[in-house]
Amino acid sequence: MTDSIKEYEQHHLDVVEDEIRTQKHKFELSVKKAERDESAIQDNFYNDVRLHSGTYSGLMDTSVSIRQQQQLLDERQNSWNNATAQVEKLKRLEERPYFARIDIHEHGEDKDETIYIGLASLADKPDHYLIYDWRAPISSIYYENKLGEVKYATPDGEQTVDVKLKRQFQIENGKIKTIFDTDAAIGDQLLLNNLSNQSSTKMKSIVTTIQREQNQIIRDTKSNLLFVQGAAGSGKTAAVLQRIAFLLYRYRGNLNSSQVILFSPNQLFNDYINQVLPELGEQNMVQMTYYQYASHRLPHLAVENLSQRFLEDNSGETHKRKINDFKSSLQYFNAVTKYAEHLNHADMRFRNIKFQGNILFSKEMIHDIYYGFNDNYNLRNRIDGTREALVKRLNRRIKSEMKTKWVESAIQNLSDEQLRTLRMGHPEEFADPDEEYRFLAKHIVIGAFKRVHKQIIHNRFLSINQQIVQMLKQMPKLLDLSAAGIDDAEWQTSIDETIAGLKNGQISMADVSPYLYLYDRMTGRHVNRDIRYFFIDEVQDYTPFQLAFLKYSFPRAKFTLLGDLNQAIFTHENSQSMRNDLSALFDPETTRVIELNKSYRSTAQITDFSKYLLGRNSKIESFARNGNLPTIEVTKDEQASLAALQSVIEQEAGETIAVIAKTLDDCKHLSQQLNDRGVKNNLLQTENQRLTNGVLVIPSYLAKGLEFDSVVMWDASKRQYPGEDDRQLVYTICTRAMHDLTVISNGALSPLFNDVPKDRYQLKQ
Ligand SMILES: Nc1ncnc2c1ncn2[C@@H]1O[C@H](COP(=O)(O)OP(=O)(O)OP(=O)(O)O)[C@@H](O)[C@H]1O
Repeated sequence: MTDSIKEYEQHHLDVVEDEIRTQKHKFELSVKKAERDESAIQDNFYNDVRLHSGTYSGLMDTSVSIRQQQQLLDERQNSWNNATAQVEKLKRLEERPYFARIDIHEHGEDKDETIYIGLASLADKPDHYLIYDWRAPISSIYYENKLGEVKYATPDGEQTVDVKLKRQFQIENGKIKTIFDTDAAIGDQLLLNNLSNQSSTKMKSIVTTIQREQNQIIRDTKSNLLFVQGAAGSGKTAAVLQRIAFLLYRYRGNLNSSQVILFSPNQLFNDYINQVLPELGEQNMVQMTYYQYASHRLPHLAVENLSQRFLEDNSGETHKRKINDFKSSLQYFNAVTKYAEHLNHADMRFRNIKFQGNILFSKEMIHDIYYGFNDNYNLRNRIDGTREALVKRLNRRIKSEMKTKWVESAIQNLSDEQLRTLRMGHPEEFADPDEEYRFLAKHIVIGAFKRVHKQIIHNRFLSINQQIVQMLKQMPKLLDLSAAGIDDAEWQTSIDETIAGLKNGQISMADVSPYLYLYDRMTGRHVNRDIRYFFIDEVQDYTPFQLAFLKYSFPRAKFTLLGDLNQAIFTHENSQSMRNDLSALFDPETTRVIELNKSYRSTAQITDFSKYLLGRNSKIESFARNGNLPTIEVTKDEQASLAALQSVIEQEAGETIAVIAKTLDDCKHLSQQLNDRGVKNNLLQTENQRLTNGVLVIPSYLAKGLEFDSVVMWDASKRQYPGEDDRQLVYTICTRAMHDLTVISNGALSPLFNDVPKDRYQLKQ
């Protein structure tokens, strides 16, 4: 880059920085003014109240003035909020006003136009932009990543411009460090620089180097379902977080962050990504895991957690896997729907409602009320009607209950204090002692009926546990179990297991979604119409049932699903069946599928090694960033494996090294062995812990979505990973590495590495 260009750009930067500082100063003054005004209003307000509250007309005046003051306060609050937001934005811009420049020529114009792109827009006069927000329509040109004719979408339709220059900047403390003029042929130096950095416990935004295909994901506004299939490390998560920032900008005023929800694989991952949106100047969306969603709704049941689910899936008990797969299918979802519809006519299970140990409303009576409504009632109307009828009956019971013995003795046992408090609810004198008695009795009965009232309101007269069991028993009539390879005895055993679990307050992952779905259908509740955008990361680990259930539960949301069907460590889904299921759930007309094949996370050597774990035909492309060849070290026993591991840890001191073992038990054992050898390490046992730098020992299913400078796959032996079922798991583990990958095997190596050509790794024996 010539010095004159650098000088020119530095001068331009200085001018922009000046403008930023001037505006920041102006808004800081506005913040102060709003604060001063607010405290003046507060002072006036108290004086007014004190001065005028002596007389009736004074009180009236005061109430009018309170309203006026409140209005003034609200206005101040708004201007304070606006000014503070502007100061925040300008502070961010001050650090790095922009990261790119493009020069374009629009048809029919005589001059080229120069556009600077940054994290937010900045204008020095109306319609004169010094910086364009990266999400503005015109900024899209930058991400198209080419010179010459480029099309971009605007609110008035597609525009074509001639791109003359694409320039990237690295700016630190108001000084331009580097300038890159890019065209497609040179490749992306800035991207290479960014990717060569060390890992961090927090993901960063990729706003300066978003790639063309990622830009399409980010800016899609048409699809009801956007399905992104992408190789490990292809930037699915990174792109989708940018997409959320884009949507919040594009629909500002109509969409806020609480209407956007992201379901992620585990809590550790939530923690890993929670800085990206704040870095982009937006608030975080709602984030949760499926497990949290289910557990939160079922506080009285222990839902199977990640570790238990992983162990069950890998237990080798094929009948369990068969049943779980069956319960996870779309046909099962449809069968539950059918069963729920059938409940509109018969078979709803009820529970007695009791009061003081006696039946107040019997299940037979509730049954008659429930099925006594018109045929055209749906499940929701029926339950609403039943609740209403029961509340009415409860109210009618108050009178007769007042005459009972227990009420009489309750009144006799009232303390003076209790009597005084109760009487305060009756400001006038009682006409006679009978009236007083009736008054007290009524209060006591209403108080005692409160619990019953609450039970009715919360549908406690339904019995979801019994209903689920009944549904399971009916299932052979609704679906052909033999088509799923399940015989009657196996099905019966699974029912017994579900019952035993429920009795112990436990429920498996395979049962929990049908449980919630049936309950929602029975009660017609829990559908959430507020959420407008629903994101699922690592969607390959969701079952078709879960997806159908989420779609039902969030009917107004547009869905963006991200996944890598090669990393399906829970569902072992194959790509075709997942796509078929999705097209059954979403209208193909409004579905868009985008594939990302280039992997950015890892060095070319690691990507070229890992892709062979998926067989020889995978489409995955590596990004040209060089590093060491991965190492495979086959040792004779555990002590030798530990020595090998220790030597990697010593060589790579200072980097974050994740030692990834298959199960939690393997990790516990390994961590202990390392401790015994005096090697400091952090064992991640649950998803609620925090990621740290240094040596981490982490079970495979918790490493999902994360990345580390260096990864050691612990014990990749044939014993641990004997066959096909583990292929996706092995691929997931190896693709967590950014710069270095070491595979250590205690004894013979897993056959899953057989397809990797010998020149793709270094073998140590
Ligand atoms: N356009 C980009 N510019 C800079 N870095 C990028 C870009 N795209 C991806 N990356 C980086 O590549 C790494 C992998 O990205 P990300 O975690 O989003 O991939 P993923 O597809 O979700 O991976 P996985 O499926 O393995 O979890 C991250 O460090 C991310 O910041």
